[in-house]
Amino acid sequence: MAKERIVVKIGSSSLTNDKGEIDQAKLMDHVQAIAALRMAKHEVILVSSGAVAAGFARLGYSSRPVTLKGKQAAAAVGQSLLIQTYIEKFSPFNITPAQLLLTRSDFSNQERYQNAFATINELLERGILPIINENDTVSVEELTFGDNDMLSALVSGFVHANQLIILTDINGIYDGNPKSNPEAKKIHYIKEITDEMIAVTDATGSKVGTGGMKSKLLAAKTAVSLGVPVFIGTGTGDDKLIEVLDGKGNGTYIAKHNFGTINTRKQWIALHSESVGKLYIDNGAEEAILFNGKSLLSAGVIEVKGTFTKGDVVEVFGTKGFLGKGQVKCSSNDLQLDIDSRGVETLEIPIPSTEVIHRDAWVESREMKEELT
Ligand SMILES: Nc1ncnc2c1ncn2[C@@H]1O[C@H](COP(=O)(O)OP(=O)(O)O)[C@@H](O)[C@H]1O
Ligand SMILES: N[C@@H](CCC(=O)OP(=O)(O)O)C(=O)O
Repeated sequence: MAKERIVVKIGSSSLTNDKGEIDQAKLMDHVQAIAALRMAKHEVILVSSGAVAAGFARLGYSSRPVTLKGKQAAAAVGQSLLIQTYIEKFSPFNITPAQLLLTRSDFSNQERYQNAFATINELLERGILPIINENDTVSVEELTFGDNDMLSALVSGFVHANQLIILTDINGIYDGNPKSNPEAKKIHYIKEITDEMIAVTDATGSKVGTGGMKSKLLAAKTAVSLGVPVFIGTGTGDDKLIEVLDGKGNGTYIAKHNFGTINTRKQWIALHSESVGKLYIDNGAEEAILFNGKSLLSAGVIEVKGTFTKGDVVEVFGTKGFLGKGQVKCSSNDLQLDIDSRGVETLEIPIPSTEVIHRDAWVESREMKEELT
């Protein structure tokens, strides 16, 4: 099999027990399976949950804390215990782990985003195993990734992974929560995750997990839209991850979209950047950027809202509404001057139409394009 880049996400319930401790046997099983993937020459990035679940007992709690400070303190204790255990258990396989703790703001800042990308690539090139978790101790609740399922989806898009494997305590997605509905049936393959599917899926997880199957489906939707196929399930033994790649995994396979891969800059614009302004454009410009593969020129901009400078991201609206997002090459002031100069006959040399958003910095809304087609 050719060398592939695999992101493996392991949930809290698959690493810890209900008492707030690391389950050494469960963790060892994953370590052996990851080592087998590496032996088969695959590149692996591990997104590991479990910091809160591994730390609360040592912190003196009898169950998973519910307060923010309790969870953050438990994560501070548990994260170091987790990494210490990974270092010990990977050592006989000559695998060196590297810890990366990320926050949502590391992704929304373009420079930090690019730095994280470069660091992960450097680690992979040097044969290190990146182990990623959210930096729970400093994350503000409103500004988190939501959960590690979403973090693993964003990471898998970001590193252009060939496969995202989400390991959990259940062997796939069922058409109901099997813990409350014994009649629920397993779904082996999903061609497309629909909104209805997400709406009926339960957000109840295990005692230590976050988000249940709903957060996994939402994450899978993001990953497949970025061109990464997803597996959600379980397994035991050294070969469980190799079996997933061979199509024999114990879980649910979700097909990727066939829109091709989206480069890192466009992923940043689409998923992580904050829009600081709005541009309203005319019919001709709409046609040019949606259907003729052109960049957006100032001549097509009718109205500017908000204050922005070169490099900021803005939302673009056309005749029927939201068309997409792009990174601008000029400030809102310059663009407004350009609009105001139109039709002013006293200007001897008219201001030439300038490029406002280059094609390479433009991400269109697929829904709107389909509607207008
Ligand atoms: N439709 C469903 N199919 C499978 N599991 C489901 C479903 N709905 C809810 N669940 C629950 O989701 C749990 C896994 O979620 P969670 O505990 O958050 O996992 P993790 O800690 O691995 O991220 C399962 O134990 C199961 O009880
Ligand atoms: N960052 C948190 C995990 C959050 C999370 O999404 O947990 P899980 O649902 O078990 O993957 C921690 O390490 O405790």
